[in-house]
Amino acid sequence: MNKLVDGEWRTDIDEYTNEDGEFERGETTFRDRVEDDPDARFQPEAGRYHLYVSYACPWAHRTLLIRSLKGLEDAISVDIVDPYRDDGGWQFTPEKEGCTPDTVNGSDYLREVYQEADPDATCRVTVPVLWDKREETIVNNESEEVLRMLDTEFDSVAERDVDLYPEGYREEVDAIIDDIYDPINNGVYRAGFAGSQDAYDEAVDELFAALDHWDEVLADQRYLAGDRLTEADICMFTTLVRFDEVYHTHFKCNVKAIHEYDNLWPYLRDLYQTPGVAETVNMDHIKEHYYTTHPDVNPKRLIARGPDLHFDGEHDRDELPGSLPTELLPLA
Ligand SMILES: N[C@@H](CCC(=O)N[C@@H](CS)C(=O)NCC(=O)O)C(=O)O
Repeated sequence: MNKLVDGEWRTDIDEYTNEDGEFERGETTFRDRVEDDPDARFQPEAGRYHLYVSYACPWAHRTLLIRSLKGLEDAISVDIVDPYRDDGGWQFTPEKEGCTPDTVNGSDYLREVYQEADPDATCRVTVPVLWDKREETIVNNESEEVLRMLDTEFDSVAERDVDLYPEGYREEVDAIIDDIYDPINNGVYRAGFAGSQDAYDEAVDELFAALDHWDEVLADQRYLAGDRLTEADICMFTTLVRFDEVYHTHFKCNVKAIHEYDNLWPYLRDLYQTPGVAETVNMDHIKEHYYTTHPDVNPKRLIARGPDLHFDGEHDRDELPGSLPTELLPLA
């Protein structure tokens, strides 16, 4: 494992887990906010902000999704790191398919971007990163907060009038995002990186109890918060879309596959087929990243072949109460 310590890149940090073998995710460090307010330090403006992401990462994927759904592609630029992460951390390898150079700071490794923002930083170097080209600093690197900012603060520069945090649903959306984080979004990591049987068992039990619960909820409603597509669905989607190809095998989350669930599987296909979503999913990057980047989990770095999923297969979810924001409905 590696991280920045007082601005220096260290590769001798080896704990993923605590003394009980439980995976512990560190706190995120850059927590400023873009606000649609004339007095705010960071205001929404087209061309001012930049995202650094990995297609592989479910947290970064949230920010790519909201950028795509709201039509923020022209307003917020993006660079894509190499899915393979070695001791140098996330790297820019523009020669590789689907990857870009660092078009803003010209760096070879993402850690240089963090060092530019804070020469004394002590933190993990993670994606996503929301970068401010004007102040040349990181605004925020916590996906849930970047997702919220892009959703609620950038309407003045967004091409589509899409609101995934609608009035009347907000409490529910916040509660669901919170509810699914520990057992599902982070739960797959808790299972995969567990350092003891007990820690693994607990993570897997909680994960599948939560999946079973949401499968039931989705029998009668199209989306997690009811009849509206919301940020909660974005947060669920980025875990579900990786599940059968990666978490099921690589992280040993194999009690059941998503494609065996009566409602989660059609729900996943429904979300995948929402205009703007499929183009944010790069399964080659996803598979390469996980299977090759965690030698503790998969020492030979072989990439598992299956399963052959059809995210574009038919589903009947549009018969349930609820529909997409009108701006996202395919033209008849
Ligand atoms: N809480 C953060 C987590 C981000 C995160 O852990 N990203 C992973 C990729 S999936 C990462 O960059 N890991 C690199 C590391 O931990 O060194 C968020 O939601 O944005």
